[in-house]
Amino acid sequence: MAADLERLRQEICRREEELSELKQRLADMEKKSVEDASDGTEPKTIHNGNQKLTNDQIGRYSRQLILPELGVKGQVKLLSSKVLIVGAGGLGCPAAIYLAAAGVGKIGIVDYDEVEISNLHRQILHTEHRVGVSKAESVAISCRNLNSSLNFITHKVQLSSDNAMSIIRDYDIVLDATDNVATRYLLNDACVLAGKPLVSGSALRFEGQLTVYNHKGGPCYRCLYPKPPPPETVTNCSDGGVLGVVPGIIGCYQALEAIKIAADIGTPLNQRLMLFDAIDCTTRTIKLRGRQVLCPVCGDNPSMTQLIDYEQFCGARATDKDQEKKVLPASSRMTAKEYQTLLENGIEHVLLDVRLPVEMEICHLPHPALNIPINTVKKDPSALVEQIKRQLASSGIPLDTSPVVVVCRRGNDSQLAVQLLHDSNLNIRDIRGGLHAWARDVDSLFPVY
Ligand SMILES: Nc1ncnc2c1ncn2[C@@H]1O[C@H](COP(=O)(O)OP(=O)(O)OP(=O)(O)O)[C@@H](O)[C@H]1O
Ligand SMILES: [Zn+2]
Repeated sequence: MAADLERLRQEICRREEELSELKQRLADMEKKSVEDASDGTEPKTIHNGNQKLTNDQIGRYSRQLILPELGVKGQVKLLSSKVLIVGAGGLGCPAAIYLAAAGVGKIGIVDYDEVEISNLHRQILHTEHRVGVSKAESVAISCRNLNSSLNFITHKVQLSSDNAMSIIRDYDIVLDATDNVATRYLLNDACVLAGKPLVSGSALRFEGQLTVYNHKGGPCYRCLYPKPPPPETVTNCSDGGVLGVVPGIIGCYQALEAIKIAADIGTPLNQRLMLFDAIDCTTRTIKLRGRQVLCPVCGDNPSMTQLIDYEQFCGARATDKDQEKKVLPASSRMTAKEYQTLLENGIEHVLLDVRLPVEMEICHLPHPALNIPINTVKKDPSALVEQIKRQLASSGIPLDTSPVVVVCRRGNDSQLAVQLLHDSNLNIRDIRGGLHAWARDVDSLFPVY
């Protein structure tokens, strides 16, 4: 049954890709037939006396063509513009679809990752049967379904110092729709060196931000943030959570700014930062400080003339993929299977779950747990030690031999907790890989989030 489902899913995916390719071929042939026709003395398909836009284009873009600010002139600019979207996730999806709808002639999409089920609540161009498919490809397929007359280029790679300049070179405007600091610096420096405006967005929890760097004499990212933040202060969507509409809104704003720059209309958001707060529906725009003459990349005498190692510069990876930290020695850890054995043997112990209460409500191990979030543990580890000792004493459990088992979602915070509590004479260990390991190695029906 499961194999049948998987086969069917793959079949749908395959046919969808085929369909997308056919659509692209059809669009190319249509374009060619218009060009061939207009080669002759008598234009066969263009009767609008304008020749800058085809009848199809006039029909399709009619509602924006009649905007005096945009008009035929602006539409022609859009059709000949080339926009690169880096990141095909929560920001990149809405940005891509509106750029395609508006008729940006060439749209590049960079993403090395594949669609996961947990992406679908906000990365709205991906679909259930495209789980496991390249995100860049998935965005291109969805955009092509909306507007097959455009040129979509997929770059299924991680943008890095080695490939950034050669990818960016072919575009006029770049959108930062990524989620990590190393890529932000990389994109900034690459855009300054290549002389391209960078439309930067971010979204986390209920808040979003938007600005345009390196445009019309405004500052670059480094002018404002010369030093990267300490890695431990940076939170991503997978740890902090995000309401899907928030990146949806910011991604739309990114498309809007790119369209304004491409069509040369309105006032771009350079040297200004827009802050959006969904909880009370407020938007504030604040003035940013200007370009810094001493900026190492965009200043008057830049010391940086080529890209550097951004992971080293930021002390953090250029992806937000789970990376198992190895903080504790093996003797301070147990596997999920070992914890299962401990449960089956009825061994008395204290289970400490260091996730947030809201996460406890999603799922928890089949044993009563003391729920103290890691940030509370960090604040006062000794108070927690006392609490655990009281709990052991009240249950008549011997303090030094009975295990205290710490668990979290992926086995990183649990190690931190064991480290913080390790001076306490408690027999304390964490579960390696946390609840993800429990779901993988012990209980395949246990939910993963
Ligand atoms: N250097 C990079 N090169 C290419 N793509 C990148 C780079 N850095 C980040 N990305 C992509 O940017 C996208 C950011 O989107 P978003 O944060 O919404 O998604 P996510 O990382 O899949 O989400 P989650 O944090 O829930 O797992 C991701 O698809 C990620 O693969
Ligand atoms: Zn600068």
